[in-house]
Amino acid sequence: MAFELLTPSEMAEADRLTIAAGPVDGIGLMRRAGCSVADVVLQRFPGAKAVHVLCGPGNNGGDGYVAARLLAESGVAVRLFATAAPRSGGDAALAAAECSVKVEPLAAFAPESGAIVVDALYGAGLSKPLDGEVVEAITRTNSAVVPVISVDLPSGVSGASGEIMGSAFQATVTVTFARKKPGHLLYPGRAQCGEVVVADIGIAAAIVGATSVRCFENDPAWWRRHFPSPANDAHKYSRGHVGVFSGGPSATGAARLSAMAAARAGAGAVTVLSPGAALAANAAHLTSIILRRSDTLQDALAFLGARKPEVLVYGPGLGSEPEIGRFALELMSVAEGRFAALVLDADGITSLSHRRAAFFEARKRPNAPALVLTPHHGEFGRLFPGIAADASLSKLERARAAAAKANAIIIYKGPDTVIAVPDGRAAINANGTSLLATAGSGDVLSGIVAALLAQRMPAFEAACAAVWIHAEAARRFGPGLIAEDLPLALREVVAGLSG
Ligand SMILES: NC(=O)C1=CN([C@@H]2O[C@H](COP(=O)(O)OP(=O)(O)OC[C@H]3O[C@@H](n4cnc5c(N)ncnc54)[C@H](O)[C@@H]3O)[C@@H](O)[C@H]2O)[C@@H](O)CC1
Ligand SMILES: [K+]
Repeated sequence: MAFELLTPSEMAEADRLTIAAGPVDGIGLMRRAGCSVADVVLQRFPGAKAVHVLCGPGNNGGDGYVAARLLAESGVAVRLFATAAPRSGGDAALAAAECSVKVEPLAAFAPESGAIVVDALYGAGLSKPLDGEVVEAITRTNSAVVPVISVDLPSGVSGASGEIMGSAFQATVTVTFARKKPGHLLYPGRAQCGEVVVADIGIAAAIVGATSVRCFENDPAWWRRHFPSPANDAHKYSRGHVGVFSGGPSATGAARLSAMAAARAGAGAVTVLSPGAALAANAAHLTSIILRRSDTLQDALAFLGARKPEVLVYGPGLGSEPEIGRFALELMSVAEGRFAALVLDADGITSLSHRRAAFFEARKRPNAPALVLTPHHGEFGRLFPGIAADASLSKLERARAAAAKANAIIIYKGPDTVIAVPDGRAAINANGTSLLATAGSGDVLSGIVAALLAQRMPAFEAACAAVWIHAEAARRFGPGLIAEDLPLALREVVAGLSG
C-alpha cells in the first residue's frame, strides 16, 4: 500500500504527468476510474434494484457517465441525473457521448428504497460551497438512508482540507483514485466518506513521487524500519534516558503517567524531577522510575550534567503560570551539549503563550534543541493565535505553518492528529479512537515520543510512531480505558513492532 496523500492539485499534477508519459490519455484514465466505480457497485450491491447515477459538469461527472454505461451494459437498471451537460470537447463530454443512458435533470432525482446512488457530482474540482438543487438532492439522499457510492470524494467535501462546503453526501463507500487525499482523513470530511477504496487507475508510484507531495497517512509500514530495538550489549542508559518534570504535591500524576509510558516505550532509564514538596507523593508511587529532587534551574543543570538524559518532558501537571514558560525558555537556552530534545506538552505549551515573542525568537537560534510540541486544539490556539484564526488554512496547513514558525515538530492532536515538521513533511493519523478522549492520555503520548527520541529514532518518524502506538494501545484495550491503563497496554503494541 502506498501512503502519500495527494491534494487535488497534486493529483492533477500526477494526472498530467501520466498522460504526458503515455500511452494512456485523459479519457483512458477516466474509463479506468469509472470502471473501478462500477466494479465496486457490482461487488458490494449485486442485488440492487436500480442504480441512480448523479453526474456533475466536470470530470467527476465524466467518471459517472463511464460507470453508468458499464453498469447498464452489465444489465443493471440505471437512471442518470445530471446538473448540466459537460463542457464540449473535454473528456467528460466524450464519456457522456459514449453513454446511451437517458439523461434526466437532477431536480427529477428522488432516492428509492432498494436502489443505490452513485454520487459523481463534484470531486477534486469543488471550488465553492454547494447550493441550490445540489444541496436539495444531497438532503433528500442523506435523509433517505440509501447506500451512496461517492466518486473520488463525497460531493461537498474538500479533498484538500476535509471541510464541508455547503453540504455533503454521507457516503457508504468512497472510491478514490491512485492515492487517498487529505480530505479523506481530516474531519469533518472523514466522517462523510464511509469506507474509502483506493482504485489503481494506472498512475505509477514513480509519478506520484515526482509530484510535490509531502504528506502521508501515518502507518507503521513507512517508519517501522526506524523503530528502535535494544542492542545485545545495551545497558539502561544506552537505551535512552528520559527526564520528566513533575508538578507540585497535588499535581504529580501527570508526570508519572508520562514517565511510565516512556519506560514502556523502551527508554532504558526514566527520571522524575520533582519539587521537594512533591517528593513524598511521587516516592509513594514510583518503583523502577528514578526520583530526583529539582526545585530550581541549578538543580536541573546538576541532573543534566550528572545523568545526561537525551530527552526532557516538560509540561504535564505543571500549571500554566508565566514562570513555567520562563523555565521552559531557560531549559531551551541551556540545552546545548546537555540534552538533545525537549517535549513540551499541556501546561508547558499554555505557559509559553505568555511569552510568545521570546519563544519564537529562541527557536531561531542555531543551537536550539529539537522541540516537540503536542497541542490539542485549545493549546494550539493559545500558542499560535494568528495561524489558528486563519480560516483559509486546513488543519494540515495549520500544523505545517506552526512547525515552520516554532522550528518544532508539531503533533496537533485530535481525532485526526496531524504531525508536521519544519521541512514541510506531514502525516495525518488514521487509527485514532475516541477512547483517547480521557484525562491523562496526552501525558502518556508525550512520554512515548520522548522515549522514541531518546532511543534515537529520527524525529518525524518518532512523532508519527508515538501517535500511532498510543492510539493502537487504546484500541486494543477497548472501552473502559483510563490513562493509567495505557502504559501497560503499550507493551503488546511495542512488542509487535520490535525485532
Ligand atoms: N485528475 C485525475 O487524475 C483524474 C480525475 N478524475 C476525476 O476528475 C475529477 C476532477 O474533475 P474536475 O477537475 O473537472 O472537477 P469536478 O468534476 O469535481 O468539478 C469541476 C466543475 O465543477 C464546477 N464547480 C466546482 N464547485 C462547484 C460548486 N460548488 N457549484 C457548482 N459548480 C461547481 C467547476 O467550475 C467545474 O466546472 C476527480 O474528482 C475525478 O473524479 C478521473 O477521471 C481520473 C483521473
Ligand atoms: K463525488
